[in-house]
Amino acid sequence: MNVGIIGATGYGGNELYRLLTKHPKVDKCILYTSSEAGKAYRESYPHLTGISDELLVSIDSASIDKDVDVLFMASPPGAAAEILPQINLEQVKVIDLSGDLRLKDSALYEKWYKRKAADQKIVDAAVYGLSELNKPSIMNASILSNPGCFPTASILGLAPAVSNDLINESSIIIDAKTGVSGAGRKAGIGVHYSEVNENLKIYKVNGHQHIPEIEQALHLMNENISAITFQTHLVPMTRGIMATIYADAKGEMSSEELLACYQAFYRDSYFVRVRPLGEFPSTKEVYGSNFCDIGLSYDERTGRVTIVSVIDNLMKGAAGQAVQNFNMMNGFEETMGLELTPLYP
Ligand SMILES: NC(=O)C1=CN([C@@H]2O[C@H](COP(=O)(O)OP(=O)(O)OC[C@H]3O[C@@H](n4cnc5c(N)ncnc54)[C@H](OP(=O)(O)O)[C@@H]3O)[C@@H](O)[C@H]2O)C=CC1
Ligand SMILES: CC(=O)N[C@@H](CCC(=O)OP(=O)(O)O)C(=O)O
Repeated sequence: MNVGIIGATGYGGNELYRLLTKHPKVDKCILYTSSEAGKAYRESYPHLTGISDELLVSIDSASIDKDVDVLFMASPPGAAAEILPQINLEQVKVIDLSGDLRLKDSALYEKWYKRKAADQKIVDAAVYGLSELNKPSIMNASILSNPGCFPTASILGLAPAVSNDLINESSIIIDAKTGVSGAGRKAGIGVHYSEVNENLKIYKVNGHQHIPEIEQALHLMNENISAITFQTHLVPMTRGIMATIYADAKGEMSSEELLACYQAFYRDSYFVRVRPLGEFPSTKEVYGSNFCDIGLSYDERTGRVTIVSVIDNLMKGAAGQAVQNFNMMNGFEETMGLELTPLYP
């Protein structure tokens, strides 16, 4: 199978390259660029010396239609909206890692992303690819919208409690932290080493573009959910997301019952590891892997639950989940090419 990567020179694209060039079902990776055609990919990433001999090629819909079976788009918001109408979507399957196809309501996209939404027909056709929650639709998808990094950690952390009606819908608070690679390779001011090192910073307060995506997914599980509180913080580390989630329990509960609910919900999900009571995951424990690890506690004193969900933003939060979805869309083992032990320490 031949795959194409748009945005291969970015962090998400480079992580796709790492996974897809070792994937047993991938014969060829074609690396597309909007700005550096003809350049050796290795020049962008010297760690690929002796590994990569590919040249970057310009984005050309005729060559994509002819040469590519599955197109991964690791490009900024707006690119999928512009490029996809030129592709023969009957022939080429697409996995978009940007936010362009995630929100079904285009007015919401335009409000939160502050740009024009993609063609509604393409948005409607796109399947939201939270792998563990949407398996049957993903298996039949030909256009897949890969979830955002924060939504992946947050929704996986909340899904069992929300779908089993264990928490008060209006009490949900998601306090999230991310490593700097989440901002992409071309990010400049704001993620400069001297501003991030030895610093902890809240950003996009009450205005993060992932808020409507999380609300859309949770609302489908429980229609009483309409608005959540979600805040993001930048942490001086390269990879990793931790979403610490607080909510009021509905009625009687114990930590043991909460744990049993999560264990049952994720019983068949290889990539979600629910930790024993008293153990909370840290971001390093999933570094470089496709795992989402979850720790739980119910506080009898306050009547609140605390849920901690961690992922590697470039893996389960982007390229890893995209490959998991690629596997499901093509009838391969879900874990193929993703059985990576976290890099530790
Ligand atoms: N970093 C992360 O943790 C996550 C990122 N995402 C999403 O994935 C996408 C990629 O993110 P990331 O890799 O971090 O970003 P980067 O900034 O690292 O890379 C984006 C790449 O997109 C290419 N690009 C720029 N403009 C265009 C265009 N108009 N058309 C096509 N390609 C273009 C560039 O390559 P070139 O100039 O060679 O074309 C660039 O290298 C984004 O939409 C991001 O929001 C989602 C989840 C997590
Ligand atoms: C550290 C940092 O800046 N992270 C980015 C991650 C968002 C992202 O990846 O964008 P989409 O999922 O919307 O495409 C942010 O918080 O906006």
